[in-house]
Amino acid sequence: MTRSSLTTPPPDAEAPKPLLTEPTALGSHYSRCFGCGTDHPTGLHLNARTTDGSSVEAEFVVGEAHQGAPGLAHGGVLAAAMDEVIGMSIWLFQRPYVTGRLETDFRTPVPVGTTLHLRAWCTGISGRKAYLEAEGRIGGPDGPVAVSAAALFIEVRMDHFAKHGDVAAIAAEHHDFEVNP
Ligand SMILES: CCCCC/C=C\C/C=C\C/C=C\C/C=C\CCCC(=O)SCCNC(=O)CCNC(=O)[C@H](O)C(C)(C)COP(=O)(O)OP(=O)(O)OC[C@H]1O[C@@H](n2cnc3c(N)ncnc32)[C@H](O)[C@@H]1OP(=O)(O)O
Repeated sequence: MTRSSLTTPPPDAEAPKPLLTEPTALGSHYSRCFGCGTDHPTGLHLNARTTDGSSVEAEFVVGEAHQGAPGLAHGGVLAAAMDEVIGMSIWLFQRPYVTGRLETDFRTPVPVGTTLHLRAWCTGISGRKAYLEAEGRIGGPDGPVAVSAAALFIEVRMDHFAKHGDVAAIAAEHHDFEVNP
C-alpha cells in the first residue's frame, strides 16, 4: 500500500482498545446507506462482522450497477467499499468518526460478478485522528489484493449528523440518539 504522511500514524499514536471480545455481526448503521443499507436498491450491501474487536471483514459482490468500463467495477465504487469497511472498523470503538481523507490503490481490474473479500483495521489513534487501512482480495480471503486503501478519519460529535444531515431519518432509525443533547 502506498500511503502519504497524512494517513500514516504519528509516533505518539496509540492502538485502540477492543470493546468487543466475541465474534459479532455488525449489521447496518442506516437502512439507506449506499455501503451497508439493506433498503438501498443498488448499494454495496456490505454485511460486516468482527472476530477480534479490532478489525472488520465483509464481502462485496460486484454487480451490474457497479460498472465503470463494460464488465468492470467502477473505481469510485471500489473506493466506496473501502470507505464503508473502514468506517465500520472505527465504529467498533463506539465513537463517531467521518472520513477526512481516503487514499486508494487499484491494483487489478475487478470484473462484474467478483466477490471482493474486504478487511479493515485501525493502525493508530492520535487525538481526534484515526488512521486506518483496508484491502479487498479476489478469489478468497487470502487471494491477491485487487484494491487497498489508507485513510484518515476525524472524530466528530454525534450532533455533526443532526446538524448537517436528515434529523427525521436519524430519529426514525436511531432511537438512542439525542438531537439536542
Ligand atoms: C445518529 C445518526 C448518525 C449515525 C452515524 C453515527 C456514527 C457512525 C455509525 C456507524 C458507522 C458505521 C459505518 C461507517 C459508515 C460510513 C463510512 C463512510 C464514512 C463517510 O464517508 S463520512 C462522509 C464523508 N466525510 C465527510 O463528510 C466529512 C466532511 N468534513 C468535515 O465534516 C470536516 O472537515 C471534519 C469534521 C472532517 C473536520 O472538521 P473540523 O472543523 O471538525 O476539524 P478540523 O478542520 O480542525 O480538523 C481536525 C484535524 O484534522 C485534520 N484534517 C481534517 N481533514 C483533513 C484532511 N482531509 N486531510 C488531512 N488532515 C485533515 C486537520 O488538519 C486538523 O488537524 P490538526 O488538529 O493537527 O490541526
